[in-house]
Order: sequence, then structure tokens, then C-alpha cells
Amino acid sequence: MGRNRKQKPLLEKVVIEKLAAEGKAIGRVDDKIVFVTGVIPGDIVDVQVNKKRKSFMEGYPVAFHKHSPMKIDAFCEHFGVCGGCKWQNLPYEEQIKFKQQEVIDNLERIGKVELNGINEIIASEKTKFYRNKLEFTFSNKRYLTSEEIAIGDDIKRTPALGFHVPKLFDKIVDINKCHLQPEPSNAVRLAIKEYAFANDLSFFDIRNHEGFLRTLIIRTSTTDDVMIIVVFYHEDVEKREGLLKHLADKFPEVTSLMYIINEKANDSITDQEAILYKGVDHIFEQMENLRFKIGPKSFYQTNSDQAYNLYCKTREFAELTGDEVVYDLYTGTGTIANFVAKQAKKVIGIEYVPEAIADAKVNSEINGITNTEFFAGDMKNVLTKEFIELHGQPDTIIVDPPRAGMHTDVVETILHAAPKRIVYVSCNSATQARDLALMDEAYKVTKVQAVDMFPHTHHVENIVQLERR
Ligand SMILES: C[S@@+](CC[C@H](N)C(=O)[O-])C[C@H]1O[C@@H](n2cnc3c(N)ncnc32)[C@H](O)[C@@H]1O
Repeated sequence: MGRNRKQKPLLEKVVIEKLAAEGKAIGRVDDKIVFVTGVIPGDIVDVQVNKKRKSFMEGYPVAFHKHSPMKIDAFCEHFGVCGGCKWQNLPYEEQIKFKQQEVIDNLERIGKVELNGINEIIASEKTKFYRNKLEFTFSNKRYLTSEEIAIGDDIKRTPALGFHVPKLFDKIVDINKCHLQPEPSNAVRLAIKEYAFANDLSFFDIRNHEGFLRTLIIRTSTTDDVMIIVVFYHEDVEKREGLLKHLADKFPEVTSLMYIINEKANDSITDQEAILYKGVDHIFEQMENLRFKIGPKSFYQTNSDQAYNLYCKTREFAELTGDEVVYDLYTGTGTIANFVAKQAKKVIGIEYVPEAIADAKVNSEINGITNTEFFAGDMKNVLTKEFIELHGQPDTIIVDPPRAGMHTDVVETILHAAPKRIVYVSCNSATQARDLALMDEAYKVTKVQAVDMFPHTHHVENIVQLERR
């Protein structure tokens, strides 16, 4: 064990044994667990420790003595620098095996769930170009890769349009080709960069709050609609018009070309006005015979094909006959609520974000669905005993909370409502398992289905069916 300047140890020849949660992997030194980023089982590496606790350490590899026999070549030129697609060097079959095992481990260890087998994970047919939305950042602080440092000074002065480097908030990796979103995503991004360089449009400086171009959001859809939103730090009519006209001329297929002037300190656009430059202010997604209208700020699951598989399984687990009152909690833009509405007597959707609720209502309307009702507000305040008395006892409750899972008050109200069946959709099986443990006395887990929405990342979605005991 060596020592570095900060007195954090350098661990030599650590054998990486298995993958762990949050995309890390586990090695062991003197019976102490070491969580390592950027490695896969079978690697033997020197690890620079950056966190040391009584029972574990965390670190990153500084030298590889042996690569895992499982290792494959990454397909992306930005692998290892960019924060996305971290598991590209692990075969996809191994990725999904691990995701399935993680779900089982969390349900058994945290949730103390007795599993009588679980369905095989639904893998993503597309493992590249599966996302329908990407957000890129403009920055005058380019992250320099070792190859770029070797090129010399010219490139060091070049701004970047791409993704944040993990843990370096002001550094952006300049992306040449991203394998996450179908075209025209790459073409649009590269065209904007080229135009900006040729016409002297400055890129944002996040430390000093100066510069013109700030972020770029591109949305594509299963209906081949394309939305581009360029976010500027301040208004400059001539420069803005110049760029947007160039985009409109070069990409006539774009359905919706919009811009935002965001003069705030942070990048969030939820409270900013999106202004239409060309086309319409929305795009459409299609699922079975339903169309979903998506505005510039609307949430929609980012892997459309797998979202369809997720919703089909959710509907299957709900086992609706047409007579049920269904609650869809954390409904977002009401996608699940509308997706199951035809098989239910009535569906009630509840969601925090008022704009999402407005979208949910529009989505019912444009699809001729008349048996849904939507309510905006914090779940623990909206879903009360009085609400249930007023709107009807649920026969089935579907929940799809954020990563943190459900507030204990919400769990309590669900237990009080005592529906026959609960379908719990989650993007974090650890918090899902914690919530299941709270419901264990009254509900037993009857079906489990993991769904992989995000190949080459550690994220996994999981659906659990619960029946009242
Ligand atoms: C994982 S998303 C589910 C979206 C939706 N089911 C779908 O598939 O499109 C979780 C949703 O919960 C909402 N949310 C988060 N915290 C909430 C809270 N305390 N009360 C109500 N909704 C909340 C978020 O705004 C988000 O739309």
C-alpha cells in the first residue's frame, strides 16, 4: 500500500470481483471492501483511494495490470471521458445479467421479499441510438483529453459543445459523435458548432456568467418529429436570428425550432419561456393507437421503445377488467394513466408538476379518453383519506415515484386505501425494496419484472406486482 500527497492510499493490484450498485465495482484489500469506478469484474488494477471510511474505501484505477477476460472494445471515441455509457466495455448480455441480479439482491436483502422466481429482464433491442432526448452544454472550458493535450495550443482555446465531465462542473467534453440519439442529433449539434465558430458566437462561461450560447436540447420521436431548443444566455437579435435561420434552412425536416433566453444563474428551463421560431411548439410520440403531445418542457420516458415495453408489462400486472377505479400516482404527463384507461372504469392521476398535469389532460383529450382525472400537487398532501373518500376507493394503485421512492405518509395512505392490487414501477430497486418492506404485512409480492431502459449504464427499471394478503 503506497501513499500519495493527500495521504489517501494507493492500493496495488486490486482484483475486481463483481459489479456493485451505482455503476461501481468491488475489490477487496485486507478484507476491506473497495468500491472502484471505471472497472469491470476480472480487471486487476492499482486504485487511488479518494474516500476512506471504517468499513470501506472508494477510488479509481490509475493503472491496469490485467484487463478482464470479459472486456470488449468500447464503440465510442469519447468512452472513459464522457459521463455516459460507462459500461460499453462490458458485453450487453453481462450488463443485463448484473441488472437482473441487482434487482433480486435489493428485493431480498433490503425488502426481505421472498421471491419465487422473477421474470427474465426485458433487454433493450436497441443498444445504441435509443434515446429520444439529449441536452448538450456549450462551454468555453473544454475538457482536454490526453490526445487533445498532445495536439497543442490551438485546440486548448477551442470551446466545447457536449457533455459534462463527471465531478468537474465547469468542464465539457466536446462531442464529435454520440451514439445515444438517432440523427439528425449529431448533425444538428455539429452544424451549430460550425456556425458558431464561423460567426463568432461565444460559448457560455459558467464561472463568470458570460457568453451567448448556453445549452442545446434535441428531441426526436417515434413519429420522426424533431424538436430543437437553443438556450441563449442573453438576447442578441441579430446573432440569434442568424443561427436559427441557418438551422431552419439546413434542417427543413425539423418540426419544432424553439429558443429560450435564460439569464439566470442555473441551467434549469422549467421556469423559462420557450419561444417558437419555426414550426409548432410540440412534437408527437405514438404508442399503440395513442398519441402523446410533447411540449419543450414535458417529461417523456427517454427510451420510447422500452417505455412501451414497460407500460405493457405495467398494464399486464394491473390485470384490469374494465370495472376498476385505478390511481396512477406520480403520473408525470399521464402516460401510464392514459395507456391503461381503456381497461378501467376510471383513472386518477396525481403528479407534482402542474405543467405535466396540463399535458396529461391534453393527452387524454386528443386521444378521446374521457375517464381520466388529473390532480397536481405534492403526493403526500394530495393523496389523503379525504381525497380518497371524495374520488373513490381505488381497486388498483399504480405508482412510479422518482429515485427516492415514496414518502412514508404516502405509503401509509396507500395502506389505508387498501387496494386489491398495487403495481410498483421504479427506477431504483433499492428504495422500491425499502417501500415494499413497509407494505409487507398487508401485501405480498406476486410478480417481478426488470426492464432495461438504458443500455451501457447501470440504471435499471423494475416493476413489482403486489396482491393484498
Ligand atoms: C419516474 S417519473 C414517472 C413518470 C410517469 N409515470 C411516466 O412514465 O412518464 C416520477 C414523477 O414523479 C413526480 N414527482 C416527484 N416527486 C413528487 C411528489 N412529491 N409528489 C408528486 N409527484 C412527484 C415527478 O415530477 C415525475 O413526473
